[in-house]
Amino acid sequence: MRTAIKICGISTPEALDAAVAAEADFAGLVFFPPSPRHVDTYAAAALAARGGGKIGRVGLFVDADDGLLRDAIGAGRLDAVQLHGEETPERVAQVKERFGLPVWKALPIATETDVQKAEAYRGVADLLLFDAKTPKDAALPGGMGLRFDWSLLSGWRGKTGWGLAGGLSPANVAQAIAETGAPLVDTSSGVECAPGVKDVDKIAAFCEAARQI
Ligand SMILES: O=C(O)c1ccccc1NCC(=O)[C@H](O)[C@H](O)COP(=O)(O)O
Repeated sequence: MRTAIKICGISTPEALDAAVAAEADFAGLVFFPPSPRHVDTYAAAALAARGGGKIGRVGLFVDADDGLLRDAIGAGRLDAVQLHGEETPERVAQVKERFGLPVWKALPIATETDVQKAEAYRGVADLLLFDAKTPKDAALPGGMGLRFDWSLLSGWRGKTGWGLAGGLSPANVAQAIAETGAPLVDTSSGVECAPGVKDVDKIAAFCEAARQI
């Protein structure tokens, strides 16, 4: 089974071109100003025009209101919305209904209890993205290069509609897929040379490694 790949935090034409050339399935556009990968609607529109139908575009939001969602979805011509804040299952359903796009829900994982919380979103979110939980005082709720114990996801092997994120890199993504059977893998800082600065060679290496399996 081919593992889908999302390269998150794409903010430049060069990074987008590298993700397309490496045959990544999704480019993540971060609409969250505190992030070093933040894009505004103008940048998103330019990236959408460049990427066209060559790569899926996932807009990433943290507890966003409908106005931001509307503007970003339109400008970025988004194919999916990733909610990476404290959005409830009801908010996920509301976003799906109001905007008519697939909604991915990121779930912060550190313990088995965190994994069990995914049940509330099953059948509501189109994809559950299991990501490393960041410390309460962390600058960002994601994109911090932190990983979690992948064995916590042992009950998800063989299931669909989920993805693995958190600290994935060209060096460990093949092992992550082998250990978890993740249908999708997602990376941001693991393919950067500095916070928010994508490394085109690391993007290529990540996608090659993820396709080894
Ligand atoms: O990437 C960000 O800057 C970001 C900011 C705020 C919330 C989420 C963010 N990223 C979400 C992602 O989907 C990342 O790819 C995921 O957290 C994994 O990041 P990393 O551990 O750096 O690979």
